[in-house]
Amino acid sequence: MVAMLNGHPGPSPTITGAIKPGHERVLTPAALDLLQDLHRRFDGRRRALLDARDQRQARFDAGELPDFLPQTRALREADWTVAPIPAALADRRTEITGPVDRKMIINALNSGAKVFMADFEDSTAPTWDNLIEGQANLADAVAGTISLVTAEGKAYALKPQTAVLMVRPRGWHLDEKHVQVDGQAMSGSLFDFGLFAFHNAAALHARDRGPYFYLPKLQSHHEAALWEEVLAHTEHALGLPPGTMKVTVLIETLPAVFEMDEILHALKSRITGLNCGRWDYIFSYIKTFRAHRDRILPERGQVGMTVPFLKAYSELLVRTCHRRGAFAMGGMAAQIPIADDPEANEAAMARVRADKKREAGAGHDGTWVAHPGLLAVAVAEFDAAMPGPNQLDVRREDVRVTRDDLITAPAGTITRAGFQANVDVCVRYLAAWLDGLGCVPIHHLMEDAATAEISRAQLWQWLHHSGLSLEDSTPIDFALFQAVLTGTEDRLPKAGLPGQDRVREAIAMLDALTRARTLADFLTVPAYERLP
Ligand SMILES: CC(=O)SCCNC(=O)CCNC(=O)[C@H](O)C(C)(C)COP(=O)(O)OP(=O)(O)OC[C@H]1O[C@@H](n2cnc3c(N)ncnc32)[C@H](O)[C@@H]1OP(=O)(O)O
Ligand SMILES: O=CC(=O)O
Ligand SMILES: [Mg+2]
Repeated sequence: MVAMLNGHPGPSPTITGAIKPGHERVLTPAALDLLQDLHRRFDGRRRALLDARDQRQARFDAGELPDFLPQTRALREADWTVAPIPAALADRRTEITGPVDRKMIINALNSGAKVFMADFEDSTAPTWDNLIEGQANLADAVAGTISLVTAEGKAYALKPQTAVLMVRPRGWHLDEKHVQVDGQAMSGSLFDFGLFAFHNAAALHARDRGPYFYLPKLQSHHEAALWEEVLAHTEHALGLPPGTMKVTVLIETLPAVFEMDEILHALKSRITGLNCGRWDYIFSYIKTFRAHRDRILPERGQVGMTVPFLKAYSELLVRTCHRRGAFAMGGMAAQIPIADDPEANEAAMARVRADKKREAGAGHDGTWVAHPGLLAVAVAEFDAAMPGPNQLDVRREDVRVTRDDLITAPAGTITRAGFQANVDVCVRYLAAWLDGLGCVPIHHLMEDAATAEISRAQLWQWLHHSGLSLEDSTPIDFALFQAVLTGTEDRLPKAGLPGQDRVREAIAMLDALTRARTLADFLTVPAYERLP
């Protein structure tokens, strides 16, 4: 069904997604007015910033290395702080994240975590239904009325005490093809942000909470400045006092780590912290250096947060944030509970424990968990290291990080198992994503659009630099790739996989993405063309 929602002055956005019962309460004429306004004001700038990303990447491909910006040195050296952090966000020691389906939202809000980040980005496949139902679910959550009875008869409702809600809209690179303004697809970021703000700002503000957002995948402070304009304009349009909407920015691209002060400054009236989005960060490192033979990373399993370039990133983030009065949030350990194997489960929990201990000891003010079963481990480590609500007073002035510390590749190897795991993860994740699931367990790890991108980008990079070989001396070439890819279907379970029917399509997509002469910026962009 194709629907046009009208009833307000001027031509409306064109909606090409099916309008199912319940969708009208999200896509109201006034909400569409706001979306149209946001698109007309800000989409040109968004597209120009995306072009600027391409131009910068072309310079990296030609041999330039990312570095701190000479033109903003004075800003980095000056003393200034961000606006005070609101009481509702004073203690963020544990933040649970997850996609925006109804059960997940209720479970996350009830989990005992201080914050729930409802995610339209890495863990959501942006089907039209996922997005619109996600917005309806979040509006019910804000209203306190969200509930669910499953087909099996299990009932879910909110507890009296719930986590503080934050929302992560999609990144600047993604379009929302089902909504067109003036014949152009609108930005996924503006769509997710605009709808959530429109429906929930007043209710949240009445409770002394603004709409709070996590902003993903920024590559420069100019992109932060665009968000600032969007937020300030939307506050004005919705009648909110300036600074009501708070944000935390993920530092999850290599170029952004060189602009952390600048990003904090661009949003300084509303930013409450930066977060170490380690998975996209590793992906971005590979992408930034896709043409640099001397910066090829070892296989994914060897690139943990204790390797020097990632340690430098997280410690510089703590130092930078605390100097400015902003929180330095830790990131996501990928392990999840393993229900049917106690020994493997204990090993997974030990890895999460070590990761959280490292973060708390480094001065982070809180951390992320992907699953409620990991909360106790994270809380224990942060409680032990952080008796107060945060560690803003841990200034980490001992941290000295240079450009080279941030860009030097660690030593390591590529094993046959690591090569094959990358292929399997890509195929299984893509199949699930095409089927509408943006986060799935694979090999007992959480896989989402950030983790799967590491696997995809590694395969491309290893295959497009000649002369690399596996640890057992097998040359890494397209013959090896073909053999491993061809064997994928035989290796995968024959039933019960999320997206089982899309496995062949996923294999074909991975084949094309890996053989392409240029590393595609994001696998979700071509994959989105295949979503209904
Ligand atoms: C790199 C990044 O961007 S990280 C941020 C993005 N990624 C995420 O947010 C990860 C979110 N996590 C998830 O989606 C899930 O935990 C998965 C897919 C990894 C595993 O999910 P499942 O296999 O369903 O886990 P499992 O069966 O153990 O779930 C047990 C219960 O915990 C709940 N649960 C699992 N993860 C979450 C979560 N993140 N939030 C709330 N509840 C959760 C399930 O809903 C289930 O509830 P039920 O007992 O009422 O049915
Ligand atoms: O969004 C988080 C990440 O690690 O990527
Ligand atoms: Mg990410």
